[in-house]
Amino acid sequence: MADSLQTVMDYAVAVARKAGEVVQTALAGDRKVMTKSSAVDLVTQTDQKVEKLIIQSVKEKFPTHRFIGEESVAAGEACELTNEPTWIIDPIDGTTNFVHSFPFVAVSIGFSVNKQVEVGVVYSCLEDKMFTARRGRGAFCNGEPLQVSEQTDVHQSIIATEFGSNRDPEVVDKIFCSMKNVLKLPVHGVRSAGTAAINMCLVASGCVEAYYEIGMHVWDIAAGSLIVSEAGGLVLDVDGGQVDLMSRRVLAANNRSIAEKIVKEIVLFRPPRDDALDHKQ
Ligand SMILES: O=P([O-])([O-])O[C@@H]1[C@H](O)[C@H](O)[C@@H](O)[C@H](O)[C@H]1O
Ligand SMILES: [Mg+2]
Ligand SMILES: [Mg+2]
Repeated sequence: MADSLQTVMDYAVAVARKAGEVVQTALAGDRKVMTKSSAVDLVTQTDQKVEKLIIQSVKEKFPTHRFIGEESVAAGEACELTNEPTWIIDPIDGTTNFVHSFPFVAVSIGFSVNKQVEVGVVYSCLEDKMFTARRGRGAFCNGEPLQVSEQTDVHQSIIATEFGSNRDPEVVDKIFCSMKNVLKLPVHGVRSAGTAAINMCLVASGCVEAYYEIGMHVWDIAAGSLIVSEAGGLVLDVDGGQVDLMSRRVLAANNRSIAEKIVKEIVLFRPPRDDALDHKQ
């Protein structure tokens, strides 16, 4: 598999770039907005078109590989991570940004074998930044090596998190409570890029010390998780334990010292797992 992983990586980069071009072109036109799990969980025809393009291209080259794609799952496909080679795809991470032309939009492609992410590609289309990682071979942005921040003092940190798309009042209260706790540590700032994948790349780039979220999905974080760990960071569950990509909980941090401080401030809850959820709503 070693050499074929490089073939997978090269192909994922080429496909992500092609997908990014479609996203950029679509930004110039009208976007028809539809909703999924809630009134603020948005999807457009471009999300669906880009996902089809990625899956069709990959199938031509790797006919036996499996897929977990955000929009295919929304259309009723199973969201099951097996030991088989699997492409985990978010065609547009930051759909709300895309709809509003808020300039952080990514194509995220992870590739897993034996349930472990081996290749991660996040293409931040509008910044034209191609983030890549292969397990054991480092993380890069446009070919330049990435390294997480060396900061160990949480009070000198910026923490990224997201509001997500669940507007259940109890969930919103928990999300705000965690944010308030983090802000009051105090930290230098709390930020939301509006895309989980780019938040993770910001950790890998050393711009923010940590990113956490409860409620995102496996396709939001599969590629980014490898990019963070290959840049020298840690990817954990929000309780500080081992991350489970299907559990919809993640904490990506530059080091353990920062991670431990953030863990203490997060109000924990468990959304339905990706592999237990009926995504077709
Ligand atoms: O729907 P989408 O734009 O692909 O992905 C969403 C973005 O990553 C957002 O930042 C995060 O807060 C949500 O949890 C994700 O679902
Ligand atoms: Mg996403
Ligand atoms: Mg998406």
